[in-house]
Amino acid sequence: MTNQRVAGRYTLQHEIGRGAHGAVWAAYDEVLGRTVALKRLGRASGPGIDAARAEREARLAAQLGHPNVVAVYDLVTDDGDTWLVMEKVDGQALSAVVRDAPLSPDDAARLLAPVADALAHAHGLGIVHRDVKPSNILAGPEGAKLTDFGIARGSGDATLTRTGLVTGSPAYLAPEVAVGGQATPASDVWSLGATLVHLLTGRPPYHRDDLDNAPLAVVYRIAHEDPPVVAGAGWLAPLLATTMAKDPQARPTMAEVRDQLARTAHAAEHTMALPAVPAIRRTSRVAAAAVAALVLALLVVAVLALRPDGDRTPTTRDTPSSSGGPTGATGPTTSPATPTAAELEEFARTYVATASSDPDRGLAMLTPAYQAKSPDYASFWGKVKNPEIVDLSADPARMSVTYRYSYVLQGQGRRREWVTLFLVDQGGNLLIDNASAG
Ligand SMILES: Nc1ncnc2c1ncn2[C@@H]1O[C@H](COP(=O)(O)OP(=O)(O)OP(=O)(O)O)[C@@H](O)[C@H]1O
Repeated sequence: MTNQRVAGRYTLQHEIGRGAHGAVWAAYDEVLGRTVALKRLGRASGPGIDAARAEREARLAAQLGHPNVVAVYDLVTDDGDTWLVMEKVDGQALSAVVRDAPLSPDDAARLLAPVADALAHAHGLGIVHRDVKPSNILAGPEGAKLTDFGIARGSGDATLTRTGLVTGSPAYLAPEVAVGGQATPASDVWSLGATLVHLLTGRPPYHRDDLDNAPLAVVYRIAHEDPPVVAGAGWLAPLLATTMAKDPQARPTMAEVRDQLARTAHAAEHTMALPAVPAIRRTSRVAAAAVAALVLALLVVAVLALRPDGDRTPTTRDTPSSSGGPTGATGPTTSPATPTAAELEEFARTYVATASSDPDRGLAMLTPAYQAKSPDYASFWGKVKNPEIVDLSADPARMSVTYRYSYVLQGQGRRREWVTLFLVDQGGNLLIDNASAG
């Protein structure tokens, strides 16, 4: 098809990539004398797209005018086909960037912070993206750019159709959208969290090597399972937990996500990627607890960043005192009420992610007495890779949380195990006082 001229103006040069809707082409704009990207959306009057809707949405995307959104220049028809004309980004989609090696939390945060800014800007204008995923984020020389702003809502969309069939890749869909609900700014927040999971692990969330990964199976997992716990999330773990909260109301806004990503990325630059302390502080509401943990983590990062010696040793702020009594915990006085099941489950998820990514910090989530009884802690957790919690339930009356998880023990292959953690509340922090495994 090379050298074909579209709409009498855009000369197709070569295929750049291919998606569910067909190829995206590099083309030369003969009028303005510049290279552009052309995406064929389908027949203007056929079943592929709703032309009026494509036009309306292209107009919205064109209005965004954000440096981290792929600019839309034009929407043209040629011989019955509708083509989207856009800025050509010299770089790969993030799905290709992480194909060989996942990104570190610092790099992922640095890449996604401007994307979150673009989405916050769009949400401010009442525009929901609806298909945030790594293949729709292009990593160019000017940073990451978001594309496909609700334009190609045709057969390639990951949605539940009226017949109950799922089309496209549903891995990044928020649970409420996966089961047929409306996309909202909160569902974009989930999808950005799911994108973060992909960047940190190198594969889509809910993908399982040992299970069926057909779209309907993935939709089932999104709707019925807890979000994945990412072993290598480091200081991004609390942000992941809140962006992928099942309850859309419990998720942060996109502007808050942007601020957290930007601040953590900034702080990380100044502290040589100091991981945040995963202190689980209790307040009366689940969302508040998650946000409090994140704010505390950021405060600790900021405080340590200001210390002239950059000391990384945990202080009494983040480590239980050796006296075993209430610690010199920071922050507001917390509720003495029993934690909710959701809080206990959240604790277990954060604990597994933390212990496997940073055993020293995992150990700090044990009471001093239990730490003393766990001499092999660091050597065990140092060998645990890719833990995945598959079952999780809490018993607030017993202050216990039980989970079944599978993990790879270095040199010994994948294992599955049931674990029950028995927790105590020390000065508003939940700590593990005992555990049983089987
Ligand atoms: N504006 C652009 N500049 C440069 N490359 C682009 C541009 N838009 C798309 N591409 C490339 O073309 C590939 C295909 O893009 P396309 O949007 O058609 O599909 P997709 O996002 O991978 O999947 P889907 O069709 O499900 O949205 C992308 O992965 C990317 O590499």
